Amino acid sequence: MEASHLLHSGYFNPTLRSWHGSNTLLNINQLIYPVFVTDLVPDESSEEIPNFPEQRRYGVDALVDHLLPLVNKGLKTILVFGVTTSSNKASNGEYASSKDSPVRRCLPILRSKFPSLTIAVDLCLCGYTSHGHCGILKTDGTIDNPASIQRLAEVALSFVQDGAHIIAPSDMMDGRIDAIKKILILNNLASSVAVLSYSSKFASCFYGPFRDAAQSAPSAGNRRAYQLPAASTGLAIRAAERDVIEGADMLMVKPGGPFLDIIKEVKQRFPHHPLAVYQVSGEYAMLWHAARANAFELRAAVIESLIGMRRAGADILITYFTPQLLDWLKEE
Ligand SMILES: NCC[C@H](CC(=O)O)[C@@H](CN)CCC(=O)O
Ligand SMILES: [Zn+2]
Repeated sequence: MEASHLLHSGYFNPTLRSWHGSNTLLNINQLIYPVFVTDLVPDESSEEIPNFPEQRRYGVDALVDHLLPLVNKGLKTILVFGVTTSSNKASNGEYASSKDSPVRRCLPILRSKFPSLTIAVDLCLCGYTSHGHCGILKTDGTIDNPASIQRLAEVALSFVQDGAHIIAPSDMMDGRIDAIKKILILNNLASSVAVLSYSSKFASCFYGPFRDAAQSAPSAGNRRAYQLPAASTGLAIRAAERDVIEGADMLMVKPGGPFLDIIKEVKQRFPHHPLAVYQVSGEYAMLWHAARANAFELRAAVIESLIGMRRAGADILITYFTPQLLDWLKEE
């Protein structure tokens, strides 16, 4: 046999094997843990979410209790989603910036309780609009883009004033990064808060459990006019480029597993921007239920899935498995 046919010599023991994947290592500092804060339950309570196994909606105080042991285990970053009662929802999503909203109430408390925790806040209107779309609508039911990005910028400012370290706009409106950066500059806050844009976010079937959690499914129509077509690489790249030009500090591809090629392409084109990848609720539920059905061992499947995203180019991993990974990665 020729030496050129010999590969086993390069990976016959664990140390040699570890040298073949150093750029895909997982560590807890890369993890962002999505959490739901709500006024649907009393502050000290929490509730299960149908179709979203082991995930809960937390009252403000219950969220603090839930996070404390995780922060003690090394949790570094959370991504906060607000869930409010339908009576607070209106066509322009006014309640999103209300000081009584669960997100605005929890931010100063989280900052005070967990000084080491980096707090990202999802920015969108769908959790606060009566129609459930991510932006404000014109009378004909289409997106009013200028009104939407102005509203989003105002909401972003309120979150920053309450203590958010990172604003993560998931709305997919055109020009919202520029609008957010401009209002932060105007208020002399731009240098102390990052904008993590959901830049390449696709219209995906994998958001179902989240929409149950956030009670944010559109009451009519769908989000295909502003979330990217799953088949389009070009729009994914152009959306990332648009957000880089507008000043995004970090980029994102979402969902993760079904879009590894997009992750690779975005990272290759924009190597100097940290790239987050969101392992979304449907990916989470798929792995969870398959493991429950004994298709595979959950820990192995989750780690292999996330290593795939890292191999494709992810620097940051947004995953609902974060609490388990805080233990699993210690044992690796
Ligand atoms: N702002 C839209 C929410 C959005 C997807 C959707 O419901 O269209 C995601 C949250 N940023 C869903 C995330 C998930 O499914 O885990
Ligand atoms: Zn939305």
